[in-house]
Amino acid sequence: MADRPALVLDSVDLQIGGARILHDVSFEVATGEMVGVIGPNGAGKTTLFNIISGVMIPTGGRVLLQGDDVTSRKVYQRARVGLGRTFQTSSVFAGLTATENVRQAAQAKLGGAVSPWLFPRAADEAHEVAARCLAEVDLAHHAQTEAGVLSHGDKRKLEIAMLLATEPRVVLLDEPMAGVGSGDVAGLVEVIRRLHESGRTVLMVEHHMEVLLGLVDRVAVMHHGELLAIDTPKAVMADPDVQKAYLGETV
Ligand SMILES: Nc1ncnc2c1ncn2[C@@H]1O[C@H](COP(=O)(O)OP(=O)(O)OP(=O)(O)O)[C@@H](O)[C@H]1O
Repeated sequence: MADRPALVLDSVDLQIGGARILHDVSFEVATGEMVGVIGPNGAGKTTLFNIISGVMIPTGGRVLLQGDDVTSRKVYQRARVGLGRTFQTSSVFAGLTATENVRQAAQAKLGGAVSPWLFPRAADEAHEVAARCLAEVDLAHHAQTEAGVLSHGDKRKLEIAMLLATEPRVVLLDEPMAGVGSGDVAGLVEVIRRLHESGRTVLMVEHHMEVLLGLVDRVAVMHHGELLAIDTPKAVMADPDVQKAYLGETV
């Protein structure tokens, strides 16, 4: 169904011990939409990503992906429904080339380790996927470069290429600009913009406000574990509650 939301959070709660980490968080992300998640440190953004991706199970409420209730499903089960995620900290294998990194991800999608001797066609396919995904993030020229020597910006692009190899339809980007030098920002923004323009649904936590506000359709503002607002960048920036709770503290 074309009008089914890609992602639904329905009254999501998380309590750990006596602490209320998330409280009654509800919002929907439409198919093909790009939504940014902002909020001060400790607001609950990473926890929200952990709940959407299956790293944590909420103590209340539901998570729907492409219409399926995945609330208590495991990470790999959500990947099968089309969810992919990058992490705040780099997840590339430094000693492998860019191609080998993406091949690992592609092979995982194709069904585990692929021996080029036993399954030459699957190995070829993983290689083709790697080449296509590296091209999509403008890293074709670094195909044979060891990931460890890439700039932070290129490592982020490589992580996105690894994600693309798993063919996600809903993509979670956790602070993609973290640690990226100013010279690499524009290129990475372009890659993220293309992710969106290609029709994928994107949810992105990002502290770099200028980047985030220039990319997303809507912004969700988290504060003390609650959803304070979700609206267009312009409306959110003009919201007095948001300014008081978040922007006034940090900008
Ligand atoms: N496993 C846990 N046990 C106890 N408290 C936790 C746990 N995970 C997160 N918290 C707490 O939940 C709150 C939200 O944390 P979270 O990391 O989601 O915030 P955030 O908005 O992502 O912050 P930042 O911008 O600093 O990454 C914090 O107060 C944190 O200390």
